[in-house]
Amino acid sequence: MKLLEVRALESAYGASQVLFGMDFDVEAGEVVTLLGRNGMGKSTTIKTLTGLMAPRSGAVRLGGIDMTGRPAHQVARAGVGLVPEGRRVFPNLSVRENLMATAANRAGGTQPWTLARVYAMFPRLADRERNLACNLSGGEQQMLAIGRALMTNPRLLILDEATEGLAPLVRGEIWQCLGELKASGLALVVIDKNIGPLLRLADRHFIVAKGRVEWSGTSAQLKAQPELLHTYVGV
Ligand SMILES: Nc1ncnc2c1ncn2[C@@H]1O[C@H](COP(=O)(O)OP(=O)(O)OP(=O)(O)O)[C@@H](O)[C@H]1O
Repeated sequence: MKLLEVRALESAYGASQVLFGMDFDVEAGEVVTLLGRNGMGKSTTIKTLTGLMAPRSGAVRLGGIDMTGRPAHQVARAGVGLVPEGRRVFPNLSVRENLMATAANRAGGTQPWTLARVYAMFPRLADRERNLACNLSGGEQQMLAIGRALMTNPRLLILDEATEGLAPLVRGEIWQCLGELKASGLALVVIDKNIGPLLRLADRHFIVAKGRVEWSGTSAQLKAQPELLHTYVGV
């Protein structure tokens, strides 16, 4: 059974339709990417499947259970963690308070995320535990956004532009963390502009153009067809 299935999803902002039949899926423990130029509908896909936006039609299933159109808190409780574009940490809460705000021990989790586990993954957050989130660097805020999503004990973690605007060294730390999460068996959906790390990390890729998937395949298949990246991603 697939962990996530997105089928024929259509979404619109008022009269302006953006998704025209998005189809993709994620297996348990798998890392997939959504690739594509700006404005093609990647973030809208994420907003729709996480319940931040209502779909016009189509279906979203998590572990075989229909989640189509469910509100965000229900999707989160069902095991989807989101690291949204722009981080969106709570600026006036401390690092610790941000992490505790989303802590939810889902029943059945074998190794639940705890403050100690998040701090082991991001030692800088431990050092800054009592600092307000608004006083953290961009990289630290990103780590906090990831830690906050992990505290919900997700089965699937979605990261929308998690390395955007970060210095190369910090970006490297984020990629390393995503590699560790994959090794731990967590499934990931990653949207990012850095193709090299995505090709190394991900199992499969979905190229999105004008609100639908134009191509899907493995990293090896994508590497063998550089013209796809040139045409659809602009690299
Ligand atoms: N809140 C909104 N209201 C109206 N239109 C929107 C809104 N958000 C996005 N759009 C439009 O929807 C289309 C798809 O945007 P979306 O953010 O999903 O693209 P994307 O592939 O994630 O690209 P980006 O990397 O730029 O975020 C774009 O044409 C965008 O202008």
